[in-house]
Amino acid sequence: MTTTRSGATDTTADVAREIAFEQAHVDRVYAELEKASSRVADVEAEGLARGRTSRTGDVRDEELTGLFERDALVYAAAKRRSAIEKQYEGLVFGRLDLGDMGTPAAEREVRHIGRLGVRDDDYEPLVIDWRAPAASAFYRATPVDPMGVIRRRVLRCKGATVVGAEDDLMVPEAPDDLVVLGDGALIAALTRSRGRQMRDIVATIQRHQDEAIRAPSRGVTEITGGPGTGKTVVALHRAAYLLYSERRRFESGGILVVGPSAAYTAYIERVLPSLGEDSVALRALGDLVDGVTAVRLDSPEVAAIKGSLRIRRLLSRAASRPPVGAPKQFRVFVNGHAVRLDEPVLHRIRRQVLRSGQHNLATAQARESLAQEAWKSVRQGDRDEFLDAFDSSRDVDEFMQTWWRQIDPREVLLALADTDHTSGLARGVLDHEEAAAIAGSMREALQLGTWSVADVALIDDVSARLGQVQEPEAEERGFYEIEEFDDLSAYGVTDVRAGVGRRGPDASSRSVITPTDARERLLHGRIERPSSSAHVLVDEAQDLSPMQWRTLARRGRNASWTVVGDAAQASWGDLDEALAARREAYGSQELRRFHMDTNYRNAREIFDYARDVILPLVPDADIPAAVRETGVDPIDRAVEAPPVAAAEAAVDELLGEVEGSIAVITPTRWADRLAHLEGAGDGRVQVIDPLSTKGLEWDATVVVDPDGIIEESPGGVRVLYVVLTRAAHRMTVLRPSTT
Ligand SMILES: Nc1ncnc2c1ncn2[C@@H]1O[C@H](COP(=O)(O)OP(=O)(O)OP(=O)(O)O)[C@@H](O)[C@H]1O
Repeated sequence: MTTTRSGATDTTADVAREIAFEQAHVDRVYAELEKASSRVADVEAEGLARGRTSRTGDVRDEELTGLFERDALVYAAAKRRSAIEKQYEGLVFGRLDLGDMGTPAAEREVRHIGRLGVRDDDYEPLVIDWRAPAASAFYRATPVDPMGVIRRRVLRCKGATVVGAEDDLMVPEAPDDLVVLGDGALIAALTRSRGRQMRDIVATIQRHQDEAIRAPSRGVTEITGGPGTGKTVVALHRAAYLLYSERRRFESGGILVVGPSAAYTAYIERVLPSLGEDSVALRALGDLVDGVTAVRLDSPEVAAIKGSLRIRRLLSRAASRPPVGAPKQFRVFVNGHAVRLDEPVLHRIRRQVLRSGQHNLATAQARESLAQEAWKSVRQGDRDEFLDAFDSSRDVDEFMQTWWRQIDPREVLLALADTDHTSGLARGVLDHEEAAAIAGSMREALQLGTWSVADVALIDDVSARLGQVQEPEAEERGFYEIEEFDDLSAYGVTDVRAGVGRRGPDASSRSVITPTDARERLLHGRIERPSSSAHVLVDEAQDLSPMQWRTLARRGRNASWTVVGDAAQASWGDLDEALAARREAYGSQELRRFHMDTNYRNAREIFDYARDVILPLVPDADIPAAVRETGVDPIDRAVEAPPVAAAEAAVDELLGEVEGSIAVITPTRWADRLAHLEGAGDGRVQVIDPLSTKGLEWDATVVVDPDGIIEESPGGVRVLYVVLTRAAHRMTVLRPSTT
């Protein structure tokens, strides 16, 4: 950390005077912004007027060019307007006074730092964008290496009003005329209460964090560190930095941010917009494949089979089988000749065709090979005449429609619900119990009408094998289908693509059109070809299975990567296999690593408790230093089972002690009995399962039944460690006596 308080001189009068100075500058900035907003509104109006034409009918070429220009103008203006609106709050948050000890006050350079750059009429900077090189000293200066900074000031604003300031001095002693305020901005920020969503840290980014944020965009940047070390928030600021520094590349190529769960994406979804960036796709692991949404988790045993690369052999066999209902023989009359091809020949043709192409894209080759085999079986009359007749035969058309129809990858998975079929495919790959477990999980999907998160990687794998399902020509599509795909707006659906920030399968806009029948539900929507991104940012990377790494690899073939994780918090069992799959996803790109070693989340007392739980079992866990103390130890209570009254009492106590959010984290066995606590304290209390707490944090937590959490979690004590490191200020642990 980079704070020094020597020379602090903050009397009430000093504070008031300094704040008045800052307010005067902030007022100038907002006045300039008002002017900029009205200029932007004029540009928008002008752009729209340009598009208006007095005639109806055909548009001339030059008018078309005009329309493109108009669109570009209006788009750019609207973007700028929305950036100004979104960043209005706390727009200016920092100030640097530059010079050295001997520089007279009048000659010191003052730079204000903010969420976006603002210049006055003479093009002089009033505020420098935090991502610009001129702002980097704000984050990098330390007393050891002051980078020309005498004083760094963090401003606290409410709307356009300055309400406070905190200073750090970078020189041993402040020049006489320079006032130093407050106790340091970082601790002030960390002490504040937590809401339901993560906040940006743009005003208090620390030097080592800034180094990771501004690392070169190319190659792979891995950020590791223990719980609460700011990995997530640093990675998100890095995304904003990349968009600023190479906007063209990353806005057009896209940045994909992947997190463990829908709860996580909901938690972080405000950070990038608050930094002025909303062109980033946030996806939970269950949302990675367009057209599929999964939130359900398999049992740890089933998830382990589905996540391991062994399953690929089974999938490869399953995907090369004929579609369900395909005929086993081919019998037609062509040009007066009886053609008959039996099952082995049909199999051979299938194998040959699939050797060089994907099923869904190889219909023409399959038909061609069928024709050649048919001719070989006949060899009478004129070959070309035979092949022409074959080509136009309706019987052949009909045969092809069942023998080589388009296959949806999800059908291939659902066929695994048949235990015999799956055992046959799994020979030499999975043992009998494992094959039966996979079959059972597919039957569960068929009962519930929902996919599991682990299924998504399997769907993607089979989809890559089969190729994208080809749509029938438009004129061949049925009326109903056209209506369903083309005009969902009538049903209140505006974004048909699987969306950013979606919460789950029950989103109301979807339930209107989702067929109730479970199988139809599972097959609903179209699986799109994965679109590739210019940058892939993966959080909680330690939890990805090898199959999930492969899914990401398909979306990041030419991407640079930022990958964030902590092995001690892993819920995926085979870390070596996952690591190999991760390396394969990166390819041969240059790899740079950053390590975060300061815990900004947990009060030291809470983190000490968590450390004492993990270290005996995972001695090489990456243990950070917590920077903040509250003087209050966590409460560890033995309680009666079921722990309902104890949990209610703990929640009541905590509601009186913290101002912000509280989580009751419980294993499944108590979840129903504690569900009524959800929303208590005017919505401040949330009841949540252990795995869903990954990446999240609260002011206070009630951890119910730690032994139960270990027992039911795939990662055992590692998942308990995650749970014990979610509270910022207070934690109560309840141990039911009999379970
Ligand atoms: N420089 C900073 N200034 C203010 N707050 C910070 C700073 N760095 C981190 N924090 C805060 O610390 C908390 C933990 O950050 P974050 O969730 O990014 O950590 P993490 O390393 O991803 O944690 P975990 O691995 O446990 O999920 C957040 O509230 C974040 O806003």
